[in-house]
Amino acid sequence: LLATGQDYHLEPVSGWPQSSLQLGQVSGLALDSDSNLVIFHRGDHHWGTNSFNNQARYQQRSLGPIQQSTILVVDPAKGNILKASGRNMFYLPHGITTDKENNYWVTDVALHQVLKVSNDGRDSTLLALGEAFTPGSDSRHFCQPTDVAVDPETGDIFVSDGYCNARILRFSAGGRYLSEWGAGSSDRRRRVPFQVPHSLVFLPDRREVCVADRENGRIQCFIAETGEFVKEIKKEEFGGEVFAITYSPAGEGLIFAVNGESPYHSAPLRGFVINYSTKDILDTFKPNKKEFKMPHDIVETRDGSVFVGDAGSKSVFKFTTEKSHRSV
Ligand SMILES: O=C(N[C@@H](O)C(=O)O)c1ccccc1
Repeated sequence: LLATGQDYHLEPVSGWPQSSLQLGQVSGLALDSDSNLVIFHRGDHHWGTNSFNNQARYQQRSLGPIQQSTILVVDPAKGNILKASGRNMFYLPHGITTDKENNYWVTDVALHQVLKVSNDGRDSTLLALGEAFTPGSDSRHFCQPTDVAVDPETGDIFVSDGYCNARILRFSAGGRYLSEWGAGSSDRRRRVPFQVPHSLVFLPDRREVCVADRENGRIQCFIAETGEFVKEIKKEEFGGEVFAITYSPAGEGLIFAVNGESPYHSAPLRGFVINYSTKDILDTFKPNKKEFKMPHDIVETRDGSVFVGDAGSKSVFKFTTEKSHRSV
């Protein structure tokens, strides 16, 4: 019998980018419709222990918005900057994604907002959800929202909200509130709420939304239409924290994830390639010269390259695949 278990092997690419991108804390990565890499970073702003008071209100408004270009479009092959925008708009960038028209959808944890921004370099805010600098948990306020995912068919957007909320919200492309849901569980009695829904991804072939439930060290997936719980992926190898995920429909579906430092488990920081259907870990990866410090977002390009943005080392790491087919 020829069972080809598709082995995955990601190798770090040294010498990428070819020249320094002068990045601040890298919080988000996305791909645009030309499969260029989009980097969302914090310039000279930092999220530190005194950035917020205990009502989750941002304490450094006096700094003004970041003056550097916070949104960089970069050539995935060499890493040179193709476009730079997002100046004087953001305070603490977090998540970023693009829609079919190549608009940027971003979250800013200091603004507690989700913003749709034009990609024409004019940085027009096409839509703003949430009230600037005002945390809350109704349908018009977020609390440190972390990420956005877009359903390419309907244009619906999904928001992971957030550090100080524990929910996913669904809006129409025009920003009308549609629904929200919390963590799921296969055992209804023991529903453990999300603890920092930190990253989310839309699965176009399955029409599901998967969430990195960071402090619970698990990934949960839901039917996008209804919020109905589908499955959970939780691995000892994560070591207690999952920071970010992305998805490829290739094969039976692949989830790419990065883990985080957990005070309770000492697990090495690395990336994971997981078979969505079987939940098997197919591969793990990490840089070879520098170490991950706080891997914060992850994307995969059409040619199979994987990029990891690191908020701790203020850098982006590139990995490439050598797919090998093993016959048994
Ligand atoms: O998680 C944190 N930050 C990262 O996720 C990030 O920088 O987005 C953080 C939490 C509390 C205080 C300071 C930083």
